[in-house]
Amino acid sequence: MTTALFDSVSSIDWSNWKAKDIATLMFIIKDGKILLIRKKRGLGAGKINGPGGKLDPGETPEQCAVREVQEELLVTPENISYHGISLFQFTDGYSIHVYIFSATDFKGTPTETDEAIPLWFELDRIPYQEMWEDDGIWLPLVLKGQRFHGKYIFDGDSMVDHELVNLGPLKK
Ligand SMILES: Nc1nc2c([nH]c(=O)n2[C@H]2C[C@H](O)[C@@H](COP(=O)(O)OP(=O)(O)OP(=O)(O)O)O2)c(=O)[nH]1
Repeated sequence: MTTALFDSVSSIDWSNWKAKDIATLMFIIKDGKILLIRKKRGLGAGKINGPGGKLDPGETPEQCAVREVQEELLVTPENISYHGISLFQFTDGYSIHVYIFSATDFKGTPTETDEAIPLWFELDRIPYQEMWEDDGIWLPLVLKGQRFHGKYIFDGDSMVDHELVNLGPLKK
């Protein structure tokens, strides 16, 4: 029996890599502030993150991203942009492929739910120390309106390796 070793981005054959889960993240950025959540359950519970979650069958990534914000914060994001993907391989074998979006507007009032507490942050006060370790690498690109493609190896909560490609400004 062979055991897969996930110790670096370059040790993985990404062309044949398929994630166990597909998920989304949505960052609403308005009036110089970003809407984040304190996540109450699921992967990354306790951390601060953007709203998001796993794709339901038949959904596009953008539909999923909108639905997850509606479910977690009772608001609907508007004027949405697609930034790219982050591929996460965990050393225990779990993997997740995440599509990342931002929005410049929303309808409704951010409201606490069973899944999340809404939190607004000034753009220069994002609490990276309470977020996933990789977020400090790519969230600045979301704020700058850039597209990107990232690959990350995680051992539990610790990032072991990463590779991030900046693909330039958003396509309008
Ligand atoms: N910012 C950030 N988000 C991440 C990282 N890794 C990772 O899976 N996520 C996000 C992607 C998803 O939005 C979320 C994981 O999905 P989830 O467990 O919330 O899924 P869900 O809401 O559908 O929950 P459930 O059905 O399992 O209860 O975490 C990361 O390194 N950084």
